Amino acid sequence: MQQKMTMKDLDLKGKRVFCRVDFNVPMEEGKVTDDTRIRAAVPTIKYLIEQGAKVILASHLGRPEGEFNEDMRLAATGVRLAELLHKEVKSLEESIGEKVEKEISAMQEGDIILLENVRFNPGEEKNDEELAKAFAALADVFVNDAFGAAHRAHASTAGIASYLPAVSGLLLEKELDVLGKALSEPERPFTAIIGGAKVKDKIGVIDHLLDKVDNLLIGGGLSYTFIKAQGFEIGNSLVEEDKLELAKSFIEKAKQKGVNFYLPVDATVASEFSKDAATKSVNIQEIPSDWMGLDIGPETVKVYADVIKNSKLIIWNGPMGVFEMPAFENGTKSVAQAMAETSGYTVIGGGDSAAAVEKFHVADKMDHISTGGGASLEFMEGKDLPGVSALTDK
Ligand SMILES: Nc1ncnc2c1ncn2[C@@H]1O[C@H](COP(=O)(O)OP(=O)(O)O)[C@@H](O)[C@H]1O
Ligand SMILES: O=C(OP(=O)(O)O)[C@H](O)COP(=O)(O)O
Repeated sequence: MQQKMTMKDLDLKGKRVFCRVDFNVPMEEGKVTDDTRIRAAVPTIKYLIEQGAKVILASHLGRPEGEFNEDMRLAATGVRLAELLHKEVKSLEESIGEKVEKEISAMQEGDIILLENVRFNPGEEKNDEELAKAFAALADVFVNDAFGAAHRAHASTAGIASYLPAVSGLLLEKELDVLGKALSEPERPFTAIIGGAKVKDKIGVIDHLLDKVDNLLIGGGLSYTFIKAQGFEIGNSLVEEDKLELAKSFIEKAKQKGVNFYLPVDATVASEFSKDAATKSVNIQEIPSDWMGLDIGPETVKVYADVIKNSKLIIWNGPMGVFEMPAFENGTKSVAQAMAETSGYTVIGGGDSAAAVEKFHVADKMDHISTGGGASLEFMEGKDLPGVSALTDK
């Protein structure tokens, strides 16, 4: 990929910097309940302050669909950021317009302003040119540090980059560095673990990874489409009938490429989709026709843990079972523990897997937890990320 300019390529002293961050964080009753993404942006913000920039932060929160929404205001993230920085963060009620311009013109070096949710503007998600220009008019430099939103071509992630010197922030750089190196020059054995609910969401990733990895471990709801494709009974387990042929073709591709393609050898099955359902562990070829597989079984856990421990690089995306319910958490928990214990380099591809390593208290044992779910998936599919390609070439 073309090298992009970074913050270090510019003199930022006294400059107004429009810094796009991803403060799309979970909130309850007006308070931030998980500040991971805010903490992840702190190094860039501190760097900007140290350089004497005037820091104008912009983010989206939720999907307000171009309209003001009281529940999706960003002020609570500003409060959390101020606590983390021990410094004032001024949250504004708008993201463009005269009031915003006035506040910015009064900024001193090192000051921080947090604009209101950029998605309250109808033009944001349409990557509207006028809105992109209006954002650009607020600043001298654009820094993109919003890896979690880098797969979106929106006015504040991509459009704005046409009108200002546009550079990557430290988080964006780190994410691209870790994920990029993993895919381009992996330490081997290189193992990918793919789980979650739907085959259709992971087609691109599985396809792309089959060109890269030594081992592919499949778990979660999507594994049953593969198991059915091999002719086995899967009862009421999740299945995508229209993906059976595709599943077969992946198994074939793995053979041709010499990739070890692992499917569960047993499952924890349940009489119904409920935390109180009757459960048992069965061989994968013996799922009763009126039961459903909701987790990988203990034998599969042993096999997968062994592969993980013998790998030099492991990328994980998607839970092994319905880990939200204690009866079906063992597969995901055990994989998380094996990831914590391996001496290999461990990368968590955002989303539910990141939530799982938090839940099972092993987040601090991972080498890299991506702040982007959708973004890291698209990156692992080999797709261009608009928030990155829009940045100024070196
Ligand atoms: N065997 C299964 N049957 C049904 N749902 C499952 C199964 N295994 C995992 N899931 C569910 O998959 C969901 C995550 O799927 P998905 O959104 O594809 O993953 P991710 O967010 O990691 O991309 C979780 O909520 C989990 O409960
Ligand atoms: O939370 C996000 O996506 P993710 O859950 O896939 O990581 C990003 O902030 C992007 O949000 P969006 O999917 O509403 O564009």
